[in-house]
Amino acid sequence: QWGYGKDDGPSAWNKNYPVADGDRQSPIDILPHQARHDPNLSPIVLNYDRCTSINIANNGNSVVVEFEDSDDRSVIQGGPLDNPYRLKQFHFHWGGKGCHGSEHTVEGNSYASELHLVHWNAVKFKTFGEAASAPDGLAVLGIFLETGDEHRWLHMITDALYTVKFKGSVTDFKGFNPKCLLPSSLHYWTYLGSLTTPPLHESVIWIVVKEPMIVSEKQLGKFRTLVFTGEEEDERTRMENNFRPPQLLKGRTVRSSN
Ligand SMILES: O=C(Nc1cc(S(=O)(=O)[N+](=O)[O-])cc([N+](=O)[O-])c1O)Nc1c(F)c(F)c(F)c(F)c1F
Ligand SMILES: [Zn+2]
Repeated sequence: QWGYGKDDGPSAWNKNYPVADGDRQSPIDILPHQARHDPNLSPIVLNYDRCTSINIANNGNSVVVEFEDSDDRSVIQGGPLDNPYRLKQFHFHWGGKGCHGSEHTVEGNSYASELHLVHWNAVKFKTFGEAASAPDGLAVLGIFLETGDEHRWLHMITDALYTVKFKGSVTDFKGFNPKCLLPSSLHYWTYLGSLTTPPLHESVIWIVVKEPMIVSEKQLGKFRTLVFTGEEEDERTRMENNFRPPQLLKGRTVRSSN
């Protein structure tokens, strides 16, 4: 199986997932001055008010919060999207102590971490799996995390992390609305890309928010108390640096909302 280590990490993924060398891979390095400002790009609209979080889990790659997605109760729409896309889950990517762990970078600069809210096009596709392998099947909202003051709501996630320390652990996590994590401005860059973990499907319309959310070093440190390994395994590999480095743009255009 794949991972983030020396032998099973991003540089080895193309062995089992040849699309890793494809023409619309993610993440990318974003160059704001080369992004095309598109006045036709409308604002992103998030209708998460009736969202239903189900659980929080350690899937061996990240910590994931899953949502009930059997109807359109929590959707993202507007911006580059032709349809509403249903929220399925969110997860994070982060670095090690003192080194950064975002996936997208901006002019070569990486942030401490990156939050991904994964949505799927339930208008065109019957299941998430079907959407996840279609060119316009997924929409992932990416939010950078920068260290500074404590984030007033992130403790709701970090306080639960001890319950999902090991790969394969899942605990109830109801009533959490991720809207509380978003920065004040939702100005964004958008481009066509892929999942950033295997199977690396080229099915993602990326919407990367320009303004980072600010979290404390202490809050971020709690993510590093998770481990990649299962409770029964003897070695405990700290879960950190679970990010893929930027991939070639291969002629793609990045558009910018105002
Ligand atoms: O559901 C998925 N979620 C997901 C995406 C990313 S992502 O970084 O690639 N992303 O898109 O944000 C990272 C993590 N994570 O836990 O780190 C995830 O759990 N991935 C996924 C999958 F696992 C499959 F087996 C599959 F067939 C498929 F179509 C998928 F789309
Ligand atoms: Zn991700």
